[in-house]
Amino acid sequence: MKLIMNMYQRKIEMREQIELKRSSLNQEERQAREEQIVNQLIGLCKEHFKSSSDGCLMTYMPFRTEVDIAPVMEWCWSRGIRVVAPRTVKQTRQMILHEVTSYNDFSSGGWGIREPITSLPVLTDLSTIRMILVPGLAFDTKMARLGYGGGYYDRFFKLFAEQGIAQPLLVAASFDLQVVPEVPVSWNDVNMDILVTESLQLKASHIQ
Ligand SMILES: Nc1nc2c(c(=O)[nH]1)N(C=O)[C@@H](CNc1ccc(C(=O)N[C@@H](CCC(=O)O)C(=O)O)cc1)CN2
Ligand SMILES: Nc1ncnc2c1ncn2[C@@H]1O[C@H](COP(=O)(O)OP(=O)(O)OP(=O)(O)O)[C@@H](O)[C@H]1O
Repeated sequence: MKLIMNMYQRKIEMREQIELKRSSLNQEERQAREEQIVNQLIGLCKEHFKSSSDGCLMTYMPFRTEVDIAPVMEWCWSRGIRVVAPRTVKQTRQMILHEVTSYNDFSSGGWGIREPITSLPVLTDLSTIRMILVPGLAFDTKMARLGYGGGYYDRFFKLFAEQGIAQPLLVAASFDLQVVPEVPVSWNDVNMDILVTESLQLKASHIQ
């Protein structure tokens, strides 16, 4: 009998496979790869944050075995580039952005993800975001992304069009082993503009 999995099941299965693969990297392998990825991300920041009027970087604190991209936020802080990070609201599946200026601005929230503390200033004007570092489990060369299944980021990306604002540059960082032939995509999934791994930097065709 031919088994045809639906989209939902295919996403769950791929999440499990990739999470398992990603956690098989040893410390040494991880560090070398992370350094290559972080260097490329800093290169992109240099390109896109040339002056203080270039807006802010939206990023996140890594959890589980995600690529550790936190050094990018440290680099931004050292250059006076503003950084915002999301706090998730489970009831509405929204993300609230807070400006963060040091690691002390984070505390462990749901799923153990370090999120900004609630007393920090909230960013409401989304037009000031120049670039978003987007977390993800799996990616393909068409720039499709598979997340953890909360739909937080896909919902968040929709806000730009709703508010008549141009979407910032969406940049994802992942290990090579997270790049798959084809990510199962549904109507709500938003593609990335740039995908950075330890061995490649892919740009969507609309990016020069
Ligand atoms: N570092 C980081 N921060 C992030 C994300 C991310 O992918 N990485 N998210 C990206 O969106 C949001 C958090 N999304 C998450 C969604 C689900 C699970 C999770 O553990 N889910 C369970 C299954 C739960 C269920 O079925 O209801 C699991 O995987 O075991 C974790 C995070 C916001 N912050
Ligand atoms: N823009 C949206 N409006 C309403 N529901 C949405 C939207 N985007 C995603 N969803 C819903 O959220 C759920 C999770 O979506 P999906 O599996 O694509 O998440 P994901 O991309 O893996 O997660 P995330 O974006 O949090 O990393 C699905 O039920 C989906 O229908």
